[in-house]
Formats: sequence, structure tokens, C-alpha cells
Amino acid sequence: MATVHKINEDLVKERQKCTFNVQELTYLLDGGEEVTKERREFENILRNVKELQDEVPEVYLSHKERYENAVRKTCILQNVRNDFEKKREVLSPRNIFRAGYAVIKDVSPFFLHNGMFVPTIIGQGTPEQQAEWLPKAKAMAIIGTYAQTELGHGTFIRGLETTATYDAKTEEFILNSPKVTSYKWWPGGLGTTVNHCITVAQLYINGKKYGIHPFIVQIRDLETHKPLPGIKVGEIGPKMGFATANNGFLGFQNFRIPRKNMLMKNAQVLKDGTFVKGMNEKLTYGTMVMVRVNIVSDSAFHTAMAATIAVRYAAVRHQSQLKAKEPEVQIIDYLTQQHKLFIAIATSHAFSNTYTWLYQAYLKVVEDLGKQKQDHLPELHALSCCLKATSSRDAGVIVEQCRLACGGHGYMASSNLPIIYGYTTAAITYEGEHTVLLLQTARYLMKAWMSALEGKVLAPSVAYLVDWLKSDKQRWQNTPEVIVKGFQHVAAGKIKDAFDAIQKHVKAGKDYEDAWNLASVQLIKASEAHSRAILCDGYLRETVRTSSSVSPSLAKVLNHLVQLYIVYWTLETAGDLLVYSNIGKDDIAVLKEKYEELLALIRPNAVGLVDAFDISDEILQSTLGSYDGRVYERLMEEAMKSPLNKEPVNQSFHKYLKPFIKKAKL
Ligand SMILES: CCCCCCCCCC/C=C\CCCCC/C=C/C(=O)SCCNC(=O)CCNC(=O)[C@H](O)C(C)(C)COP(=O)(O)OP(=O)(O)OC[C@H]1O[C@@H](n2cnc3c(N)ncnc32)[C@H](O)[C@@H]1OP(=O)(O)O
Ligand SMILES: Cc1cc2nc3c(=O)[nH]c(=O)nc-3n(C[C@H](O)[C@H](O)[C@H](O)COP(=O)(O)OP(=O)(O)OC[C@H]3O[C@@H](n4cnc5c(N)ncnc54)[C@H](O)[C@@H]3O)c2cc1C
Repeated sequence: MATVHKINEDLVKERQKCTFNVQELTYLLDGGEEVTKERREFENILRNVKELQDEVPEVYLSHKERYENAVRKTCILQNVRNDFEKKREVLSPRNIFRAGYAVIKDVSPFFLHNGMFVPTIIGQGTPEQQAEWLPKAKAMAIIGTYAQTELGHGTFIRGLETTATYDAKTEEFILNSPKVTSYKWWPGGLGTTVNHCITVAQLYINGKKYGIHPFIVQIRDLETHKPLPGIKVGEIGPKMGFATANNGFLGFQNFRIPRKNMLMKNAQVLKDGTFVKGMNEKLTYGTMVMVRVNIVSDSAFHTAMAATIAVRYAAVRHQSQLKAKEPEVQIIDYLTQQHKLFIAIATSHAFSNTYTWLYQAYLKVVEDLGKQKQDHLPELHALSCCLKATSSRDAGVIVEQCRLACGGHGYMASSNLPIIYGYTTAAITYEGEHTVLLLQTARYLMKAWMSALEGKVLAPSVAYLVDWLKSDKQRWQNTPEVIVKGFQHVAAGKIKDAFDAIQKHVKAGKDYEDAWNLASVQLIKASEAHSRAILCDGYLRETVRTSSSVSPSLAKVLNHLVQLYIVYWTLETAGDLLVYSNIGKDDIAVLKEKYEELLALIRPNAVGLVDAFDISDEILQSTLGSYDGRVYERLMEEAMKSPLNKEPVNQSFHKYLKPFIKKAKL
């Protein structure tokens, strides 16, 4: 039986101070009591699977052993999930995703199967293609990934070099990788795990190029797992993080696949080689839109993990004296520490709230597309790009801030903060590089600005541009609603400046594309300001909406958090607000005080707030952040697991050190 340890006294006291019902917030964050119960039940089952407990911490395994262990455990996880779903309902994607952390310490080699392979079959396949591949993929009789990026191109996907040439005689596509730069590079699980992949390739029919399209390709034998003839596949090697994601490379040499393997929900190739254009060629990029939306949720979760670790640790850790002769204080009582940590909690809430409405917007566009309507697609694309960019970047900054807030111990692998950082920082690059996505949104914003100038009706997310043009800046008040308007004014002002800069360069004789490049620093700043306005506006609206349906004590805390988020960003971007809104220097002084008041109001609830994320110790995997707060004991227990502590004298002493010291003495 597992030993039950006493909970750290500081944490006990912190939990007693909490002014709201933690469970109520957990249900709210999960999306309902039922979802929480389902999640806890599943996590509890996993907790008791003996084979999932690591004898040796993963960090001490070799690259190869670590991967093999991850595959072993993912298979067990999948079996446990199948058994669970036989008896009960299908687990929600968010719950299965969270539970995965309890099993795989890093990123699962099957990550892309559920994250992109299955969704691409759903989003890009015809009903017949879905009927053929979905049951097998969902049952994991076939395992796949999403192979788009190549050594030479990741961002500019129109420049991909893998070719799929149609042969009408045999009704097949012939896949080729003509150059080293055309090799696929990065897809998760591709290295040694998957047997199928979605390959994005340039379509050629009778010598004519028809752009990039997705093809479903079997790359390994289902029995032997050997690469099929014409396939060159392998793993790309160690990275900054993603140690067990098994990212791979892939090349094709005259590799034939049947015509039916081109995913044809959008464009089609008929038997005789006739190409039928889809409603909109950008629908081929649909999986990326979906994943970008999901990354906002992912960013919320990573921020919550880091906040949980750092807040609990800050409550347990005592260091230095505030006043002479008094005991050393809990580091959470330093205002600078609260400044580092409470924004982490609020940011996670901001992203969760944003994800809630963004996901609904995504579902609406998918529904519309089914009816051949695509009016809201450009707005969704623009929103998903800037919100993915901003949420992943903020999450990266916050996770690092939480690590720093844990001092030296935050640098220990056993704090788990390094792995969480490896993950969040990767998300800034994958699924559309940060700057590139901000520029995609800027493209939309420039058009929106032009439409606003022409007096047209704008989509809801940019409607503030019309208001800004119509009215002069409204009188400033230090209320969340007016501050959000202030963020919109900053965004509108920066959008106008970027637009004017482009026009100025064009008037000076530059091509539009060169003018765009010359204005691109201003363009990304405009996009960032737009993201912040959207995040603050959405977070505030959602909080107001939910506040009426929760208990008054919880509503109060949610209100403190949203205010903290808005005031924090006001102070961070005070310079911009001074330039573009009616805020005055005196208002900033008032808001500084307000910020300090909010830190004080949140302080008694800090531990309760991170407890409400309800991230189990198995998922957190952190010596610093466990529920019981046994920080020092756990650090020592983990250190004792080092293989270097298994013998009193390491062999390197006899082999190298002893002769070296002897020589040095002479
Ligand atoms: C309920 C579920 C909860 C689940 C929670 C669980 C959380 C799980 C979280 C994560 C899940 C999975 C994660 C898996 C990810 C892991 C690993 C990573 C994988 C990858 O990285 S895959 C590869 C991704 N690659 C990219 O993103 C490439 C980036 N490049 C591009 O997207 C494009 O090339 C481009 C957009 C930069 C440019 O394309 P291009 O064709 O050149 O277009 P432009 O000329 O610039 O624009 C032309 C017009 O098209 C419009 N456009 C562009 N893209 C889109 C789009 N996607 N949709 C709609 N419209 C688009 C653009 O706006 C232009 O319009 P305009 O002419 O201005 O009108
Ligand atoms: C951990 C990880 C997992 C991944 N998994 C997958 C996967 O499963 N499947 C898959 O297909 N891919 C995957 N990728 C690839 C990923 O999608 C690409 O790396 C990403 O889209 C960026 O493309 P790139 O590497 O070509 O960067 P580049 O485009 O070469 O970027 C380099 C620099 O150039 C700048 N730049 C590029 N174009 C422009 C422009 N138009 N304007 C201004 N600046 C520009 C960028 O801002 C950046 O600073 C993964 C990547 C990582 C890191």
C-alpha cells in the first residue's frame, strides 16, 4: 500500500484561507461536473496500472530506451482507454490528452495520430474515404502522422517539393522526393512508429502543376513494420524538447499509391486525370486551422501546470526575512513573487475562456462549409493565427517565469518545468511559425482597415475599427470595459500606422510586396495589439457571462483574476496606451495601485486557484508542485534515484581520476 504523507503545514493553512469553493471552479474550468468526474475516474484507473509506473526515471534512460518506454506505455494507455470506453462513454479529447501526461512524461510518439492524422481524414476525406480509413485509424489498426514540412520548406507550403504525379493508365499517383530539400522533416511519430501518413505533395497531371494536396500513404508493412520499397524513412535525432515524439524524415522514390488515396473532400482528380477544383483551395489547410485553435487550449493547460508548480512551491518555500528578528517568510509573500505568479493563473483562465468561444467559432465555420458557405473562414483564419501565436508565446514566457520563480530548484529536471518549457516553446514554432502567423493576421487587418475606410460593415472581431473611425477616443475611465476599449484603440492606431506605412512606401515607388516587407515590423505589432484586445475583450465577456451562473464567492475571485489580467497588460503596454488612447499619466498611477490591491486580494486564494486546475501529481510530475508540498523530501528522493548514487565509488575514479590526481601530485 502506498504511504500517505502528511500535507505540508503551510499548504494546509493556505487551503484554509481560500474564500471560494475549489471544486466549483474545477467543474467550471472542465466544462461541467460530469467532465471532471469522467476525467478523475480515468486518471484514477491509470494511477493503479502497475506497468505504467517507471522503475527508473525516464530522464536516466538513453534516447532509444526512452522512446521504447514511451511506445510501451502509450500502448497500455490506449488499451486502458479502450476498456474504459467499452463500459462508459467515449472520453473527451481534452481528458484523454490530459491523462496522456500521467503516462508519458514528454510527448507521445502517437501524438500526431490523434492530433492531426485522424482529424485530417475527417476534415479532408470524402464520406467514402472516411468510411475506409477512419474506423481503422480510430481503432489504431493503422497509425499515422501528418507529413507536410520538408527540409527546405515549412512556412511556405506552396513551395513544397514532394511530387505526386498522376498516371491515368494505372489510376495511381507516383510520389517522388526529387532533392534532399524535398525530404519530409519533423512529423511526429514518423521516425519509427507510424505505418501511415498524410503526405502533402505537389500534384502534377500531364505535366501541369495543380498545387499542394493531401494524400494518405502507407509507408511501412503492417506485419513486419519494414519501410515499403521506395520509402526512405527514419528519425531526425535529439531536439531541445519533444524527446519521445519520434519526429522523422521521409523520402519517396517512384512510390505508387492508388488514386483513391488523394483526400478528395475539396479538390478531386477523376479517373481520366481531369482535375476538379474545390470551393476554396485554402480548405486544404483546414487541419492547421483546427490545430491552431487547439493550441490555445494547450497553452492554457501548460500555463496551469507551471502555475500550479510555482505557486505551491512559493507557499512551501521560506527564504529571507522581511523584518529583522521575524521568521523567514513564505516567498509567496513577496510582492515581486506574486507579480510573477498570479499573472500565470490569470493567463491560463484567459486562454481557457478564449478557447471556449474560439472553438465554437471553429465549429460554426465547419458547419457552414458543409453548406458551401465560407463567409466566416477569413475571420476564423485570422483569429486562429494571432491567438495561436500570442497564446503559445505568452505560455512560453510564463512557464520560464515560473521556473525562475522557483529559484535554483526550478532548474532541476525533477521540477518538470524544463520539460514543460520544451513543449511550450516548440508550440511557438510548430503549426505556423510565430511571426509568420502574426503576418497572416496582419494581412486580414489591412483588408479590414480598407473596408472600414470605405464604410463597409466589418466582421465582429474587427468591428472596433469602425467605432474608432466614427467616434473620437472616449473619455478614459479606469474600468475594465473602458480599458478594453483602450486596447482596441491601440490596435486600431497601430493598424492605421502600418497601413499608412505601406501606402507611403507604395507612393514612393515601391512594389506592394516590398512595401509590405518594409512595414512588417509595424504589421506584427498591429497584429499583437489586435490579439491582446481580442484576448482581453473575450476574457472579460466570458467572465461576465459565467459570473451570473456561479456562486457569488467564486464570481468575486473570477472578477479579481480578469481585472488583474487587464490591469497587468495595461501597465505592460502603458507606452502604447499613452500614444493611442486617452489614458493619462495619473490613470497609470491609479492602476499601479489597483494592481497591487488585486495582488493582495488574490493572495489568500492563490493555492486554492491552482488546486482548482485539478492537475494530479501523476500529471504534474514535479518535486516542487505536488499536492502535499513535500518539496525537500521529494527532491532528495529523486536525487537518490540517480544511477550515480547507486555505488559509493564510481568506476571513473579508478579509471581516470585516480591516475590524474596521482600525476597532478607529482
Ligand atoms: C475539443 C478538443 C480539445 C482538444 C484539446 C487538446 C489539445 C491538443 C492540442 C494540440 C493538438 C495537436 C497538436 C499537434 C501539433 C503537433 C506538431 C506540429 C505539427 C505541425 O507543425 S504540422 C505543419 C504546420 N505547418 C504550418 O503551419 C505551415 C505554415 N504556413 C502556412 O500556413 C501557409 O503557408 C501560409 C498561411 C503561411 C501562407 O500560405 P500561402 O498559400 O502562401 O498563402 P498566402 O498567399 O499567404 O495567402 C493566400 C490567402 O489564403 C489565406 N489563407 C492562408 N491560410 C489559410 C487557412 N489556413 N485558412 C483559410 N485561409 C487561409 C490568406 O489569408 C490569404 O487570403 P487573402 O488572399 O489575403 O484573402
Ligand atoms: C517540435 C516540432 C514538431 C513539429 N511537428 C511537425 C509535424 O508533425 N508535421 C509537420 O509537417 N511539421 C512539423 N513541424 C514543422 C513546423 O511546422 C515548422 O518548423 C514551422 O511551420 C516553421 O517552418 P520552418 O521551420 O520552415 O521555419 P522558417 O519559415 O524557415 O522560419 C525561419 C525564420 O524565417 C522567418 N520567415 C519565414 N517566412 C517568413 C515570411 N514570409 N515573412 C517573415 N518572416 C518569415 C520566420 O519568422 C523565422 O524567423 C514541427 C516543428 C517542431 C519544432
